[in-house]
Amino acid sequence: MTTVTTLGFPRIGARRELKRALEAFWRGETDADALQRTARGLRETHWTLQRDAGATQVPCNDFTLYDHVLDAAFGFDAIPERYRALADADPLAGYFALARGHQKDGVDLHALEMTKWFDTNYHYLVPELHAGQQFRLRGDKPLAQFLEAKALGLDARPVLLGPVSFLLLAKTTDGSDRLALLDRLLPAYAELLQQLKDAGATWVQLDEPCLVLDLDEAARAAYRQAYDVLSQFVRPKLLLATYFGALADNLPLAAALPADGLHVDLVRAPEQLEAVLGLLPESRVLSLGLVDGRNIWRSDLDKALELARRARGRLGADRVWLAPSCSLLHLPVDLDHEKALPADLRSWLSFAKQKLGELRVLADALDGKTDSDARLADARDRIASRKASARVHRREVATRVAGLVPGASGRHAPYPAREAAQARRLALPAFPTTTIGSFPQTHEVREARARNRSGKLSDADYNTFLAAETAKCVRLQEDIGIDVLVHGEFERNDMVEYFGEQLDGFAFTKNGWVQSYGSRCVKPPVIFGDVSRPAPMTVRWTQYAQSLTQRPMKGMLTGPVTVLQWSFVRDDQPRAATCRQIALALRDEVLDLEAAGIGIIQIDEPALREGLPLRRSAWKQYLGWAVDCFRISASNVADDTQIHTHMCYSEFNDIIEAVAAMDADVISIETSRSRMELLDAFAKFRYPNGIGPGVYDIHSPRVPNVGEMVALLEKAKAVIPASQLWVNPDCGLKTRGWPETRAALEAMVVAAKALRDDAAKAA
Ligand SMILES: Nc1nc2c(c(=O)[nH]1)N[C@@H](CNc1ccc(C(=O)N[C@@H](CCC(=O)N[C@@H](CCC(=O)N[C@@H](CCC(=O)O)C(=O)O)C(=O)O)C(=O)O)cc1)CN2
Ligand code: MET
Ligand SMILES: [Zn+2]
Repeated sequence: MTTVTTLGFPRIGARRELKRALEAFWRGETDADALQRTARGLRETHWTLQRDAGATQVPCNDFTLYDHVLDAAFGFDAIPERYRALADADPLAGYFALARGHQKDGVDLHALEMTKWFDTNYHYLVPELHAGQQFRLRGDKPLAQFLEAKALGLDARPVLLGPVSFLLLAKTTDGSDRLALLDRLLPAYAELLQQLKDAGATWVQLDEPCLVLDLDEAARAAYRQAYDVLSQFVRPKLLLATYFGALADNLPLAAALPADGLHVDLVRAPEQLEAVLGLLPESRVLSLGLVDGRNIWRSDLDKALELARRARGRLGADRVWLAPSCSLLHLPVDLDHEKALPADLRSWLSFAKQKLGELRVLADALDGKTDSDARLADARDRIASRKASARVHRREVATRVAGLVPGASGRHAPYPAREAAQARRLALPAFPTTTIGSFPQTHEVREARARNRSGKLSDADYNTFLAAETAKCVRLQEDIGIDVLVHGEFERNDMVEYFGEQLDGFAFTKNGWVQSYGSRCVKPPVIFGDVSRPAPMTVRWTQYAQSLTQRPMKGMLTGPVTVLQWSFVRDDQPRAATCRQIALALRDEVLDLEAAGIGIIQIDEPALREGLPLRRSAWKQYLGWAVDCFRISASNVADDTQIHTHMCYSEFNDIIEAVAAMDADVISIETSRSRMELLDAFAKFRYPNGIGPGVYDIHSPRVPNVGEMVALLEKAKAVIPASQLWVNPDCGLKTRGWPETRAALEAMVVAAKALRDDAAKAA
């Protein structure tokens, strides 16, 4: 019987049970027992669900209360000194302090840094290591979760982040070499593997996604050393899991590592199968990643079956496993909860549970089960119906995109001329202050929206409520003395979903939640067809907000690359083609805002960097179309209309040329946590346009003081000419509460004024 398995399952729960349990615990409404009970219940539900949907082997320890990379750091005791007392006294409190920071009883701990997990919208916590770091096992989470599954009658496969990926994803605070810590780390892994073996584990999965990246010789040597060492101990069988791309030049390395099985991603890289089959040593299991763990479309099972048959023909039935391409973490749990989707569209989709159903069909076909032909035919019909659907293909959209001339999308005048025109129109002070767009999305705001959706609050009353919130927000900004105002984004559920809801070609789920970080989730829209904009999307609220103030009101849009990146994207045409359609829709919106008298328009592109291909060789092509799409959206405006963009989560060194080519008049970036280090790329490049380096971190309720913001601005001034500098927070304020928001912005305005006064004195 063919083995069907997954590399991991979503943890948040089909109804976001984990989110609710975590947030209730953090608010102090429930105790640790209640939280652990919910967590245990979810694990059992997810194991049962996977087994019932057709898995013959399930993973364990893929569950986490916050983040799997944090679990690895915590479990190997890689806990920075500042958290240690708390973690020793109260492990759960210590764990959450690493994740979210901790302010209580005079203790003030910053959280670990958070960053994007490869090219996904999931964020992991970056382990902080240092030379001489000690590792040892702390707690027993992997073992306990294995035993929990065992008690339910399951021979589950514990999932661990592999030692080399763990180190490569970590950072050292002293600039020392992460990989130099491998010698110290391996004994802890060996001990854990031994424990799992003693407890009866047959297999352990070691995730080494870094094997699909460009690796230098040091990283390769670390891989050889790590697996040579681990293979010498008593241990369960090891499944080395790679995903998110082709092994490519790392294939000889990966295939030669002494493990008992190798998982490869055949969705992103089906072409690697031949080479893998050629290099895989005798007796090793090959786990085929055949259905897409990153997207919600049903698979072409005929193609997948062809790959599986080829592998089986070469290796034999026992050595071939079927699996999704990667962990199912990036998918919603269950399509069965979506009753409102159009029937045809629904028949094209597959969430985590349905992905297992697809693998089941493949396994049954391989095993010669009698009804598998009918199920394959059903899958074929769904694909054919999607291909032929009038819902998907719209001639007028295709024609409009075809009319675009690549690269021809530039502003009318170069930046210096625009800068002069904008200065005349806007008459802003030096170091102008602004915010990134959203203001607190309080429970009250979300509840009003939920009540409006369910019909309990009329559209008229909901709009009245939103108008009042917007007006309050505008007044607050005026009171504080901010120069360029925003309307606050109260009408938006999410910066991507809100736009998708107003565009043709997008569909929405009711429960399609995917974890973004910790308890925070997003509900990515589904781009199923050609995209167009039937009507203006943001003009009404922006114009209303502008009518409340004499100060400039910044229009706020989500950029084409970010809409693309944070949606489930159609897989029947290149991403670039879909992105161009979105870009054209946004261009219409930009021009409508301009026509409505809005003089400053921000087009957010926080996901531009995240969309960068994992391999350097593919960067140029991606950046070419991504930048072009931004320019398509932004470039048709008059010289005195000021275009802003915003990017958080970016390491700019690699992409500074592309950022400059976007040619936004002003860019705001996240810099406070790196203490302005992220500005270096702009300084080195002599980036000519306006820059707003974030002066405080919005991820924590901590209120920054004036002095620290002045110090950051002084640092910025040392590398960027003062005339280019803007003053703003790192990102939007939607996750914050009102009291800290007001206090922080007041201090920020005082800091900007201090810099202006200084400049005046010097002159
Ligand atoms: N798509 C996307 N990706 C992104 C970001 C982003 O903003 N959007 N930002 C970065 C990640 N940061 C994030 C920051 C916050 C949240 C976030 O707050 N998510 C909310 C959900 C946002 C949302 O869609 N809200 C809806 C639905 C809210 C909801 O849950 N309503 C309740 C009822 C209301 C209540 O009682 O509060 C319910 O349905 O039960 C709305 O406001 O309408 C959450 O997890 O709670 C997510 C990501 C990077 N990736
Ligand atoms: C993740 S970037 C967020 C930008 C958006 N305008 C906001 O302020 O929330
Ligand atoms: Zn941001």
